[in-house]
Amino acid sequence: MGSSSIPNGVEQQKQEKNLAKGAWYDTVDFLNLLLVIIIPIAGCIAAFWTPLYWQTFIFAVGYYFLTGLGVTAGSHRLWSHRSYVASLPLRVFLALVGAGAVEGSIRWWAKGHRVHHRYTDTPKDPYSIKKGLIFAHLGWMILKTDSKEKVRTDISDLDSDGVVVWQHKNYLQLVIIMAFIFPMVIAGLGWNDWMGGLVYAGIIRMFVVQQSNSLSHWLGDQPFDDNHSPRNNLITALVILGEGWHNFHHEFPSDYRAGIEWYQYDPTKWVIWIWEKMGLATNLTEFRQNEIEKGRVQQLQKKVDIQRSQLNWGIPLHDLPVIEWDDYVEQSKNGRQLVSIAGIVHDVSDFIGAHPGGKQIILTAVGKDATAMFNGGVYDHTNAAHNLLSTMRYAVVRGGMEVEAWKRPEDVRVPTDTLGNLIVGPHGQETRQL
Ligand code: HEM
Ligand SMILES: [Fe+2]
Ligand SMILES: [Fe+2]
Repeated sequence: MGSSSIPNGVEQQKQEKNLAKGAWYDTVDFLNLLLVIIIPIAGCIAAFWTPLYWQTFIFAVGYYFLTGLGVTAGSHRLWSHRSYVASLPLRVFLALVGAGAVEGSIRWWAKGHRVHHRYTDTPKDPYSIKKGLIFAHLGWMILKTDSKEKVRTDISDLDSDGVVVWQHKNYLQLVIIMAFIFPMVIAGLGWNDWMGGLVYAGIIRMFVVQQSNSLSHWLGDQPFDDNHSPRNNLITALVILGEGWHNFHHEFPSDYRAGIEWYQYDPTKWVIWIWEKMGLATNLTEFRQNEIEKGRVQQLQKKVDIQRSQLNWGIPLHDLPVIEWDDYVEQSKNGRQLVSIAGIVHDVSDFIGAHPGGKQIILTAVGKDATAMFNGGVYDHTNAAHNLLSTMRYAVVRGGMEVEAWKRPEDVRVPTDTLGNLIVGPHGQETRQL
């Protein structure tokens, strides 16, 4: 919701002064309060004694889509993000139905929205979710912004678009015509339902369109990036014509799509695509699939890394004491059940009785180099066995696996550390080479 005039310096000073005084009524934007709260409440009350005709219902739903598109395909994807180029007739159409949405002039909306993308989740974000869901949903429209938190953003391209400037200058008149008078006249002349046209296709339809912003930073998952609040969610997408695929959108804002999968509900994208086929829109921008998949894979990796870090992968090799081979043999003779595999000594005392291959078979390996036996010489252990083994680490043998001549089976499983790197022997060589 925006004031129809561009605030000049004097006005701004006045605003600052008022805010400094701190009177509650000075911080409230009364025009917006009227358009976002008071008129909708009045409309809901009026609905109690206004019969709803099916023609009016269908028209209201259709007009909801059109005015919603004014914001999603117009103020948002076209003017805020330049995700496609629209011909003059299309821009005029979007400016008109956009006024009917009553979410502020294109100029005002796009300016705030560019600030929102730039300062997402910070105090400068005009609808920051960090200030709470109610603020992000409604409060930001009704409360005047502290001018200290106002920020600069480049909107020179908007100021050189005649349609944007015209809509901004005549915004309040256009709102009254497009949001209220036009639907009333259509329903009135069409099927003689003047009151229903105003209440349902006008006010209540407007109210539904206005309930748009906040959930997209609050509800849903984050397949591309979780450093900030934007989220992907079907419910939000359903309410605001596909804008709910918001995690994608903040990563790739100049993409004309928000839902990139065929099954993701994004009517705004479908309509822009149809406009292109009709010759009304050109230069539809799409980010390369390679870049999109990179984000998706990195986010998956991040989740896997977190899960991974919660598991015990054994003492890292560089934290293990280094012992001589003879020392290892000696300790094994003196009762400790130690088994050397791939240059690493493992204490199997607590496990030996539970070994699925039997106790005796491990005893034959105690005090020896069991690398070959463990890796296929006797039995080619599973991945699970390798993992279990790493939790029994005891020491690293100096000189690693050069100490005993052994034959590596061709299919030896290459031990890796917690980061998936090849385990490096005491001399710094990869065990793979030994
Ligand atoms: C030193 C630490 C050892 C650990 C932590 C260990 C762990 C395991 C585990 C978890 C299994 C069952 C899963 C699988 O089949 O991979 C298993 C099976 C087996 N292990 Fe070991 N093992 C060790 C040493 C050895 C040694 C040194 C030998 C032979 C000299 C050996 C011979 C076998 C055999 C033959 C089986 C198969 C049992 C069956 O399926 O009937 N293991 N071991
Ligand atoms: Fe956002
Ligand atoms: Fe955006």
